[in-house]
Order: sequence, then structure tokens, then C-alpha cells
Amino acid sequence: MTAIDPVIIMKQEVGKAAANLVQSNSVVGLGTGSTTAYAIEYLGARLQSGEISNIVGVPTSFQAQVLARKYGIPLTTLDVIVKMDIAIDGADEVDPQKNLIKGGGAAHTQEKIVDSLADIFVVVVDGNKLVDKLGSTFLLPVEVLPMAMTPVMLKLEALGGKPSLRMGVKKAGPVVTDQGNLVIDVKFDSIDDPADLERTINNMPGVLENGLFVGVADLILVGEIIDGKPVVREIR
Ligand SMILES: O=C(CO)[C@H](O)[C@H](O)COP(=O)(O)O
Repeated sequence: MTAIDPVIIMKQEVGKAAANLVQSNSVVGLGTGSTTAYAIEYLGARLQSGEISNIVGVPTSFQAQVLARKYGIPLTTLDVIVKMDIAIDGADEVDPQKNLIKGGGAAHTQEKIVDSLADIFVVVVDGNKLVDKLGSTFLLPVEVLPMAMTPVMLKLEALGGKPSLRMGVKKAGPVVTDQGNLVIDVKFDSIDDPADLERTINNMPGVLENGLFVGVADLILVGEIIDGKPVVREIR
């Protein structure tokens, strides 16, 4: 028998813990990524079993939409509801102030809209995502209109970043977002002031959104393996 990858076990456990926070009669933001996929699966299971009722989801991507349909979670849009009770989403890096880098799945623009409208934004990560300083392990994703790619790259370089266009896997050419735009991944040697960098990049003409989420997360659920057993730690 092959052993299950411990990272998958941690993702499943945090996904389950986040799904268990959802109460009946809630509007739920449904994030994107492999960890959130487990939360959507468990939330669907709770709904289908009758453990909770009257849940409606707001998806942050095409992926979240497909998963919600698969697991029987009804969906709505931001034209119909004003805010969410809770949003569950993953992250690529989490710093000690609960600031995040997101966008590993190129979905950070819709994710920031949905996650920031929730009363409680719960982030689901495995322990490998915790960093002392944002940008230390992950490149910062920036969604741009295709015609603005070159001027935005030059401006990012002038800020001290090393930008590269995100390329597709099993597809020739660049990654195209759910909105039909491109993603520039930027290496910064050090992100000393995430709030300032978030504002500065979003002020560049042609930038839709960048992956810095500053002051948005309320609760981080961290999946860890301690003494061979999966545990979920809360950071508030
Ligand atoms: O921001 C995201 C997508 O844009 C994801 O939430 C982030 O990349 C984490 O994904 P995973 O849980 O697969 O590691």
C-alpha cells in the first residue's frame, strides 16, 4: 500500500476544519486551489447529509464554480447578495501579521473581491506556507491587461522586482486568467512594506490586481503533522 503524501493529509484536515466552521443559513465565499478544493468537498458533504442547510456559495473562479456544482453547493453572485458570512480560501504565503501572497492559481483578482467582503475570512494552508517575510519563497502574481504587459513589466523592474510572464503548462503560450488577462510573477528580494507595495502596484495603469492581501485575513488554519498525526492550528 502506498502512503498518502503528508501535504495532502494536512490539506484535507484544514479543508475539513474550515468546512466545519460554516453554519446553516450562510453565504460562503468559495476560494480557489487544491486546499480549498477539500473545504468545498467537505462543505458539500455536510450540506448533502443534512447536517447543515440553506447554504449558498460565491465562487472565486471557474474552478470553484465547477467544484461547487460537483459537490451540490448552490451558487449566487455579488449582484444578488451584499456580503458573505464567511469565505474560505488558500494562500501561497502567510506572514506573522496574517498578510498573504495569493494568486498561485491566477485567481487572486476575484479572490480579493470575494474574500474581502466576508465577515470572516478563513485561510487554509499547510505549515509550509508560513514565512517570516512575504516574498521569501513565492513570486508575487500581478494580473495585467494584455496590452499593458510591457509597460507594467518595466515599472515593476523600476521598483526593484524581477518580472516574468507566467507560462501555461500543457498549453503553448501564457496563462490566461478567468478574466482573459495575463499574469506577471515578480521576484522581490524583500517585501518590507506589503501595504505600500500592494497600493503602488495597483496604481500602475493596466494592472487589475496583485496577490498581496494585507489586513484581509481573520483566521489562519494551519495543517501540520505532529508526532505523526495531523493537527490543525489556529492563528488569530
Ligand atoms: O491563491 C490561490 C489561487 O489563486 C490559491 O488559494 C493559492 O495558490 C493556494 O493554493 P493551494 O491550496 O493549491 O496551495
